[in-house]
Amino acid sequence: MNLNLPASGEKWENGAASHTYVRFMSYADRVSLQDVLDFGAAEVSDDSPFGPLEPLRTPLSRGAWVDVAPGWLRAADELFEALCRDVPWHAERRQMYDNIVDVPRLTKFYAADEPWPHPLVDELCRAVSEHYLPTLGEPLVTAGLCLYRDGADSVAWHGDRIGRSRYHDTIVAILSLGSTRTLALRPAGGGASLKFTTGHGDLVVMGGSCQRTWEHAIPKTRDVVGPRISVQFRPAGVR
Ligand SMILES: O=C(O)CCC(=O)C(=O)O
Ligand SMILES: [Fe+2]
Repeated sequence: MNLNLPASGEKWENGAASHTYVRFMSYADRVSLQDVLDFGAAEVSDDSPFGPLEPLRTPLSRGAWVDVAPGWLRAADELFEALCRDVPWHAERRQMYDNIVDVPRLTKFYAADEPWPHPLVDELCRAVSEHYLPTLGEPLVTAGLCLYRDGADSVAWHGDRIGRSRYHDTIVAILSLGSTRTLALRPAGGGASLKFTTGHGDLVVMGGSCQRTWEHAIPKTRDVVGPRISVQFRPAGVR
């Protein structure tokens, strides 16, 4: 598979990307809370692109938890290839002390009211929403995508605390595609870190107070790793 991805130090050009995503309706046009409620586990058959969602929970301190469903997405190859190709990935720069530096990963955020890049992303969001609806009481409606081009790409310690997650429990579900990377978690304010493996097709869900009371990161690695895409599903007003 030739993905033609530049390494993290190279300039990223996406001008030639085919913008096939515009032909899909927006997630908000197609999904309502009722759709999520109607989307039963019975719809998962042997030839479904994803398996039944039966995550294993790791309780953390202070009301936080992490669920892991390894290999949940069966159609991971197909989705990884399509997202590498079709997403108009953005390289960002930000101020760091006196310098402007490259953000070491590429991103693209999809709001609920815009077309998403692949119909399977909509379907996966609906399935995860349905599973967590009894806990969360609202659907997951946005898709944040990140592309880590190689081991030099990363995201530093943080909580997803922009919006309601600053004060309230919430859920952030992360689907991983491509190379395996580590998702590290540590208590906010210090403490030993835990490491979760995020492999091709795995779903990792951070819940409860996790965004407020814990921090997470994708550390850089010296291992030779290829690209990884993460797709993060969040409720409205959480970033
Ligand atoms: O890529 C990941 O798995 C984590 C991304 C993340 O934490 C974020 O973008 O807020
Ligand atoms: Fe995050």
